[in-house]
Amino acid sequence: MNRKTIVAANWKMNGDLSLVNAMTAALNAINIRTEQQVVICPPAPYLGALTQANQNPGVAIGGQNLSEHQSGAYTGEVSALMLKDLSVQYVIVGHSERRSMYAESSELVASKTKAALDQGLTPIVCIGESEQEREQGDTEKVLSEQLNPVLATLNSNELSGVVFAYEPVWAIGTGKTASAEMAQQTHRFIREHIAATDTQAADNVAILYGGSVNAGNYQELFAQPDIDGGLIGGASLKVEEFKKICLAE
Ligand SMILES: O=C[C@H](O)COP(=O)(O)O
Repeated sequence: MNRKTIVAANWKMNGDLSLVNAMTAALNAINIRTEQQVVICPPAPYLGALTQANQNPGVAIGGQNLSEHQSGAYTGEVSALMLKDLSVQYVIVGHSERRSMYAESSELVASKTKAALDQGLTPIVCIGESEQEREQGDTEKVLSEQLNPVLATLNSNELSGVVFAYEPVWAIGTGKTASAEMAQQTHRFIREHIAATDTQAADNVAILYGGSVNAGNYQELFAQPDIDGGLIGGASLKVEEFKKICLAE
């Protein structure tokens, strides 16, 4: 199976219109290799401006979150239908910041994943253990518990269309990256866990690594057989650095 390398930018609650303009100006001017897909996930208010300014066919736009509901009295929420309406193609689901700060359970993450797929969006489903969980030897148990509701909710076809992002919480925004070997080992475990439910889907799904990825370490990480790209926070706000990663320079 030849999986594409996905370079996904998660701006989190950062950036402004001038970053939208600077990033699109830089990315519109480059060729993204066909085996690579770039995704930019800005804060929701900038999705429209970004989809309009983006002219690079190798660059897709993604949301950072969505509601599990389609429409209605859910103040502050954004639905898959609305993202679709703005030509958004991807959406991050269950980022660890949402799990920890907004109490999103793995069951809710599964519902949101299904809501995204139902509208033809590609969900980027985030999973990852805390430092304490890793130290206690609970990494695989935690990852399985986070994956299981998603695996139980989707059919094989739907599951094949999911992108997973493994983000060890202790590596997010800390400058502490998992070693390429440790990340590969965990990605292998994730793929095997998915394979226990669906071998075909396990082969198809992209599994991204996230946590302090930057222009200096991405090549070694992305070269691992089960790492299919990255979900990048801090380094995705720096135009020149992010461009380097997109160009695989
Ligand atoms: O979604 C992105 C991750 O949380 C990684 O963030 P970071 O690259 O700033 O560590």
